[in-house]
Amino acid sequence: MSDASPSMNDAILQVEHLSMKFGGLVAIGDLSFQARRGEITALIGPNGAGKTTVFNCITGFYKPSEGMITLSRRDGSSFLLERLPNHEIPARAKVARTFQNIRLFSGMTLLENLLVAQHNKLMKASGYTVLGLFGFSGYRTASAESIDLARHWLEKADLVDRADDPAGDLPYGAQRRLEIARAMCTGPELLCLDEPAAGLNPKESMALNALLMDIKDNTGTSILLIEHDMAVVMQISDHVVVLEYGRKISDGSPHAVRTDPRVIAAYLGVEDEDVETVLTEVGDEDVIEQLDTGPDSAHGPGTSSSYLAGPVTDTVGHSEGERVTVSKGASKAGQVDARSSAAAASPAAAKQPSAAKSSAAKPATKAQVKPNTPGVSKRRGGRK
Ligand SMILES: Nc1ncnc2c1ncn2[C@@H]1O[C@H](COP(=O)(O)OP(=O)(O)OP(=O)(O)O)[C@@H](O)[C@H]1O
Repeated sequence: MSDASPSMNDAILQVEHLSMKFGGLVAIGDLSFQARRGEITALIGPNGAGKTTVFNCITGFYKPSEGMITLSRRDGSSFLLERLPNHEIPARAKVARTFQNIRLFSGMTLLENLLVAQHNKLMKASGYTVLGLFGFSGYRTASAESIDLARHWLEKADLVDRADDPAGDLPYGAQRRLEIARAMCTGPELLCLDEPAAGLNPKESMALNALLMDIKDNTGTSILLIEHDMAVVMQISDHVVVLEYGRKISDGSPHAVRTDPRVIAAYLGVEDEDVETVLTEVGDEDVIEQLDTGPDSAHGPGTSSSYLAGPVTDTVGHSEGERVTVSKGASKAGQVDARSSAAAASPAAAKQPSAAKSSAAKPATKAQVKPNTPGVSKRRGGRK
């Protein structure tokens, strides 16, 4: 526990050297990043990059194999989340989350869903006895406060007109907002949202963005967001962390990340021979436009399954001789890094035809790189 009272823009969440292994599979490898208080931090990356695993470590569903996750609250207290029992993470560390698949009580009304979320507070007010049933005044006050809070968040989510309808009757986008309203009823300091825009139409996405910006601007709750919808990520995030195969490949402002060649290569899932083309085209509006419209079908968002995309035919080395099996083509970001290092080490070599450079820079298991072809016409969805 620390005593110093944190101010806005201090780190609310500090992830340090986090690793999560499932048998021989390294889902997260030595990951470090921060989420600042009062900001929206997005965690992005292709399917299987490890985003949900990071959430599961933060929210106590998984205990990490290695590393530290520190949550610093506004009152100055701080918690090592990997050591806290699961049920204490929402109550003591004030971390709430939503899931990729909606988890509402569909037969209950909207209001009831938001009251159930405040169950702990009501139980405490009843002294964990039947006093609540007999109109104990402390319980009555807590009950009235819970209803007020529920109404407040139904209004914020633009759902108050449907307070008495079963949650299952709501359109999909409204159910997503109800989940967020329910999480907010627990008074979180960190709200973790797993793909809140998945399956939403553009109008629903706009309503979601408005709700998240309202939370950020008016509650002081910090948001950690997993999202494949680049329009949402780029519009509302203050800070973006990009994962590929469990490793961080970029970390910075939305602008910095969207023009990072490693991100473009990894996220667009470009072909081997096009990695170099992407490198030369950073800042090209066509490339950025592709990033905005989302990853290619081989990399998501689609089903948001937690499985690797594509055939398992290649490997990437991790620390201490461990290996994670990944789809052929492996780390595109790694290829970009290797290419940049090779060019830095030997500027003359960098001027050679691309096939010669590629064979030095890329892992032996990669497909042979074809001679450099001007333009990007071979890239999937490339410039016309
Ligand atoms: N409980 C588990 N047991 C074994 N492997 C797992 C488990 N959970 C996740 N994985 C593996 O860890 C890797 C990362 O999965 P994760 O779901 O975190 O990725 P993701 O980036 O959230 O993907 P998506 O965008 O598809 O949701 C994948 O290879 C996945 O199959």
